[in-house]
Amino acid sequence: MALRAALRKSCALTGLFCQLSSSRHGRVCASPVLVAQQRNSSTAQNIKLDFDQSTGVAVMHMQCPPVNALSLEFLTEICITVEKLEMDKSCRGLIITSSQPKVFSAGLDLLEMYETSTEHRGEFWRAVQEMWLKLYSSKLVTIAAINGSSPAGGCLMAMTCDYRIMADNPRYGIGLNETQLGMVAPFW
Ligand SMILES: CC/C=C\C/C=C\CCCC/C=C/C(=O)SCCNC(=O)CCNC(=O)[C@H](O)C(C)(C)COP(=O)(O)OP(=O)(O)OC[C@H]1O[C@@H](n2cnc3c(N)ncnc32)[C@H](O)[C@@H]1OP(=O)(O)O
Repeated sequence: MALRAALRKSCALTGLFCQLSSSRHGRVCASPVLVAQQRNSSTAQNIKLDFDQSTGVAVMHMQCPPVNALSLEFLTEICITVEKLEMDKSCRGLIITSSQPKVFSAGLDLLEMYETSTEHRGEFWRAVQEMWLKLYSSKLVTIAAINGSSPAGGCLMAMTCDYRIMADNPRYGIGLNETQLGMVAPFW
């Protein structure tokens, strides 16, 4: 399968990322607000958000199995979470990382583009644009803690953060490989 052949990487989490997911932080659940109403999305099931009010730093753990593929629903959840944190005056910074083993994010969900309607694809690509613009323009200090492979849309997500830290493992790959799938990103 082309998508499997594109990048196949594996390894374990570093101490840093284990630290990031420490349960000592108080848990805050993102609830669907603006974007969810527009897109008829449900609750944020694919994100675990830890917000430490004493430091003002939130950690967003992506837990959308198996590989954090960025579907319309997941993109919507990410946007809602960032929006909610931005509305919280005590939040200063956001660390984005993955709860899935070996993968930060496999990029855009290829199934969103396979045999779906033109209308659906339009909505999907608008959500992609909204996600990276929201991160890129966020007033929060954003850090991608890249604890696994991060091809294409995963790389895009990391690029739009202010800082990137990647686990030192030769099996993890990152880059804009989508042209290998015959895909050209649309104009924004
Ligand atoms: C500032 C910015 C301005 C401009 C931006 C410029 C450019 C932006 C470009 C944006 C365009 C982006 C396009 C994309 O993202 S297309 C998607 C590209 N992604 C890939 O090619 C990744 C493909 N996947 C892999 O290489 C591997 O799966 C991965 C992630 C390394 C994990 O490997 P492994 O642990 O071995 O797991 P499997 O391969 O067995 O996969 C498990 C399971 O997941 C399914 N899957 C994997 N990737 C995707 C995906 N992207 N979408 C949907 N599903 C995916 C896979 O099929 C398996 O499913 P199964 O049912 O068979 O178990």
